Amino acid sequence: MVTVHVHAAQDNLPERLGKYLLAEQDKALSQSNTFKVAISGGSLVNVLKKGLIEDSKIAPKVKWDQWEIYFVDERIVPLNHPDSNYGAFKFSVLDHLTTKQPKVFPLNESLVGKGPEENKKIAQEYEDLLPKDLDSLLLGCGPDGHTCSLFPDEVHKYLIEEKKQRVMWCYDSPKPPSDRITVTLPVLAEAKEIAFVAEGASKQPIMHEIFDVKNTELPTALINKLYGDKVTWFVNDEAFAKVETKTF
Ligand SMILES: O=C(O)[C@H](O)[C@@H](O)[C@H](O)[C@H](O)COP(=O)(O)O
Repeated sequence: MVTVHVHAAQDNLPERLGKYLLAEQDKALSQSNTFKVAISGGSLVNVLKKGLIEDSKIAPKVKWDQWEIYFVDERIVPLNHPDSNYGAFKFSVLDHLTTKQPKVFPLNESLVGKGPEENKKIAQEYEDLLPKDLDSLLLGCGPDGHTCSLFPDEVHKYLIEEKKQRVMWCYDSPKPPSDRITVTLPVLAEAKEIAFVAEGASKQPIMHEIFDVKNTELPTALINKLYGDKVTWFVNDEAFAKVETKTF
């Protein structure tokens, strides 16, 4: 059973996500010294900035020095490249932290731009450092129903069908840039909690496909079906305007 929080315009989706993350942080830190979270790129980093940096009630409660931050997917570009998810997160969140800093795990930049064998090595190295007990995954949802760099087209079926490798090279991505690494379903299966964030009118058609049609050709709908008991969606009413279903 998927949990969905629909936010009206005047609601504060970033605040709701921030409170959710504080609860996940406190749950993790009641059992260990670290809160291990893997994040997406895209608009998510702006929501994290609003919810964890700019929200004056939440910001002081974030124990950043006990966070370990990984990426569920990353573009195979230099870390200071405008397309880098690490770079976007650094600009939106890390650069605003003055005292406590989290441990952040970018890809191995020294192998970027060296060709297919090195791209596979980047993926393998990331798989080797990625914990098998992530506390939380924070995922986006593309207008085509992709998440991470798991795309719904025939060409990229090799990624969603992978059962062993936990991080793979995604080539010819339909969403530029072309070369990325991405976690696969085994990582979603291992994770304790999964949260999606989707906002805006551009997501209306795909929200209908995911929640009404339940089209499991879409990686996002498939994740709802496979792992729904640990999936929470944070959406705004603009994105959810075409969804008729009331139970998920
Ligand atoms: O590296 C990436 O491109 C992202 O990880 C990607 O999976 C993103 O989460 C979705 O494309 C949604 O992006 P928006 O929220 O910006 O629409």
